[in-house]
Amino acid sequence: MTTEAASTSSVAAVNPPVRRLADWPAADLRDLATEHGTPLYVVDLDRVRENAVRLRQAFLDAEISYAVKANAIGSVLETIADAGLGAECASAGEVVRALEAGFDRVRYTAVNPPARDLDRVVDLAADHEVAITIGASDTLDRLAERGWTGELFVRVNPGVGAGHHEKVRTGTDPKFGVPDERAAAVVSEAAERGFDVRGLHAHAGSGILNDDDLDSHRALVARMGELVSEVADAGVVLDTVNVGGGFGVPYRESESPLDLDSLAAATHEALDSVDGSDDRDPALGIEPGRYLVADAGVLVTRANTVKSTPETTIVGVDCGMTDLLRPALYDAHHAIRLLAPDAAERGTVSTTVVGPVCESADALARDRELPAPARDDLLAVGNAGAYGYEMASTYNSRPRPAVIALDDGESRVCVHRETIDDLTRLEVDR
Ligand SMILES: Cc1ncc(COP(=O)(O)O)c(C=O)c1O
Ligand SMILES: N[C@@H](CCCC[NH3+])C(=O)O
Repeated sequence: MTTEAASTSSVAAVNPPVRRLADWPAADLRDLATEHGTPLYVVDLDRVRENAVRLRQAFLDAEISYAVKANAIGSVLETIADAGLGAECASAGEVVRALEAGFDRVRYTAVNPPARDLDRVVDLAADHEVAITIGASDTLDRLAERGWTGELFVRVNPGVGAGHHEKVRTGTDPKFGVPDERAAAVVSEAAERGFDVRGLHAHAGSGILNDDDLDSHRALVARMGELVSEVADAGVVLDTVNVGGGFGVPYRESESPLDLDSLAAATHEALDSVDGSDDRDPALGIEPGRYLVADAGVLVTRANTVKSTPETTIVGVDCGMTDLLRPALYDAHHAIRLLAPDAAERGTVSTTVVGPVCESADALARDRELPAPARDDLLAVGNAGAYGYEMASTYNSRPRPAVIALDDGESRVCVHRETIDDLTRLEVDR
């Protein structure tokens, strides 16, 4: 083995491209559940760091912004800010949280931005490095009315979608971005009105993993390259093309992790294939969310009800769609593991894992082969670090779970468990 091969393989061993649910130490999760109760989110900040390093190594010269919407917990944001990444934010709230966590470069992607959000972001942009991405020329007017003509990106609707579910394929949804054929005109208009136009932006969707989605990603990047040339023909030189996020992670055992190096090479190739001249050679920007945090998180839950039916064994657990919405909203698959010490000795049964919420959609998994569960068993749900706690709600007056951070071998509470009193805190006394 050459020295280079040896060092590459040792990096892979230290920082594997995927962390499966089976790789989490069951005894540690059981201890945390005993100490802090369930349902319980656990987020491993060391794994977040590994994901950031792997991404940075593959996209060496790209501007990488973490999509805060995937997980906006302060400890997670601080970890990613410390890793040197920027932040991509979808609201004023995310911008505030990102700046508080120490990000020194923030991109605000304004999707039909409420006036309150624009006011707050424009205010913050006076003292911080905040660029604003617009998806409609109305937003230009509204920024100009607020006296802001700073760093601007124009989001294009590329007409190319990708992702794990139709509800996350934003690239073909006209809600997002300026129509492709209007993009060059909007860029020119913004430049004429004195905005500091920095680049173009597009996002195909979330959960890019299979070959079709990778093809769509390449098509989107190539289209962005063409647009850079069209804009340059109109006299506006752009310094960055942000091709969005969406890098997927394997949720099923059968799925393989993304080959980041090939993805980076294909992205650069698609961007460079259009025109290599210097004024048309913008830097690459990416804004992944899920990739950084998904496999850094698990959700631990306890079974309270086990009921045999002719079709399946129903296992009622103490977390539901209020804690992890993805299965109900997207029919998303999340690995589930029985954490009982004797799990390997139990025979398997077809199991449907359901929560306490009064909705039929409240199932974490249907007809899944699992070691026969018993009341009081603990179960772990995998890849819960992205769009898990972040999409949690208090529907059915269910307080949100606590979150434990694992950091350099230590564990600490990073979000307290919500209480029933918290749920009525904002109500006015009658
Ligand atoms: C504009 C934009 N950027 C980045 C992301 C992050 O996506 P992901 O978490 O799939 O990387 C999203 C979500 O789909 C998005 O809408
Ligand atoms: N919330 C989605 C992804 C983000 C969509 C944002 N555009 C999911 O859980 O898969």
